[in-house]
Amino acid sequence: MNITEYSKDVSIKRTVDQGTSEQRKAVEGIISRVRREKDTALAELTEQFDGARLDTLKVSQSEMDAAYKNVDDETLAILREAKENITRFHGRQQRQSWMTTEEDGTILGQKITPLDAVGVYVPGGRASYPSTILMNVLPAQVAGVERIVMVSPPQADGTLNDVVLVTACELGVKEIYKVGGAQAVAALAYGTETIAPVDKIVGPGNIYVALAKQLVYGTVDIDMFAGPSEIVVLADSTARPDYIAADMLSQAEHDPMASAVLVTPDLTLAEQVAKEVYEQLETLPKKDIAEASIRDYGAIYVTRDMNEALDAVNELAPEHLEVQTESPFELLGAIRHAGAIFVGENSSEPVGDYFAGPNHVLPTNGTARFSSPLNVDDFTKKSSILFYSKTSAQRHGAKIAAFARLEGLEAHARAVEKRLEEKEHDNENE
Ligand SMILES: NC(=O)c1ccc[n+]([C@@H]2O[C@H](COP(=O)([O-])OP(=O)(O)OC[C@H]3O[C@@H](n4cnc5c(N)ncnc54)[C@H](O)[C@@H]3O)[C@@H](O)[C@H]2O)c1
Ligand SMILES: N[C@H](CO)Cc1c[nH]c[nH+]1
Ligand SMILES: [Zn+2]
Repeated sequence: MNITEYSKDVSIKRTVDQGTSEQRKAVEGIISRVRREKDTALAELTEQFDGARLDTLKVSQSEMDAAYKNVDDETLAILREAKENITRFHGRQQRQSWMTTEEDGTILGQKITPLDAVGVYVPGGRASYPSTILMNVLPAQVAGVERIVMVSPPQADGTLNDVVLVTACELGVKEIYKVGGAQAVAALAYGTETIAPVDKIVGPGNIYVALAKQLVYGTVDIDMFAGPSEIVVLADSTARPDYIAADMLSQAEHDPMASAVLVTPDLTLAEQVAKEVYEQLETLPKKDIAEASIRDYGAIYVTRDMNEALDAVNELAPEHLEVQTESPFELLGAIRHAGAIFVGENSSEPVGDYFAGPNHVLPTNGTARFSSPLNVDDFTKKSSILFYSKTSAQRHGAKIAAFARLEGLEAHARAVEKRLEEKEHDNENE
């Protein structure tokens, strides 16, 4: 990991993985096969990619009951406390429908409606992610989504991970299917004999899942095209190098293409953090992944001062930003682009991954410049409400008709003027 003097043209190494042409072709093939052969295709593809032969796609109540026997009380208590925190946080994001009435009787408003059905993809290939279930299902529930469908690839013995099942059960998810990859995304978008289609698909996954989500977008909505994890730590001389190194490694262990970056005006701190990172790396179970990430995508940028460090942070627009400085809250106003901002030395990134409450599904690849963490709004849609009273139609009709004629739309103009004719008609009758 190089220590580099920061300059504007040095930036985070972006890792937008759009897949190879072979991967895209494979995903297109899987999607059209699922559209044609439905459940038969799901069974065959699950055997091919996950090595599992399934009797039924849907997880049964007895499988859920069995999973509870393998999960200890301490795990259950942690899951429940995390669930409470995440629900409370997302509860604050809820918006209300509203209407205003003006003095001429015009009523305008906005009606908020939860989506009818949402599919949540829970990755299941190399690891299991119960936290992903909490972060995707709970905001959907807070929004009021009635039908939440979970899909996840089965293990070779045809089961799902016990903690994954128990987490889903704790949230009251009833419809869980043992299918993953592009085939699961296709089933959620187009439906099969067993799986009814949904309106939106959320949740992370590997390149096959991400490409499939891109391809079905339009038939259904999707959350985002999430890239590998990123962390940027903004620190000054008061920060602890061991804390910073530990937090950088917490994201490096996700993926060889994850990126961990330190930005600091303090060269001594930069040197101490580099040393700590390599020391702490030695004892990590996922050392190979973290080492590759630090080697290929890690960086330490030394800036002239804190102002330039803040410019660097905004340029990087990271998924996760930690601020470990003497007065971190004083810097908040100057930070414009970051998915989640972890303030102060005790707010390590995993606090947000699992427990504190905010969502861990965050914009990556610099998209924090224009997008937000997954939130309750992502599971609702808005309808505008318009009511014109007779008075308002008569007061504004001529202006609207004139506007329509500016655009050459005569039928628009006449539709509004019909209401003015009624005015004359009313007058004649008087
Ligand atoms: N951003 C987040 O919040 C977050 C959280 C958890 C996981 N993740 C990411 O999700 C990803 C999970 O990936 P994973 O692979 O472990 O699980 P996954 O469930 O995404 O993918 C497994 C599926 O990929 C499909 N597949 C595998 N090889 C294939 C091939 N050659 N052709 C077609 N399909 C194929 C199979 O259908 C298999 O079931 C990781 O990149 C992880 O970092 C991100
Ligand atoms: N840090 C990941 C998002 O970038 C989310 C996650 C899930 N589990 C642990 N971490
Ligand atoms: Zn993480």
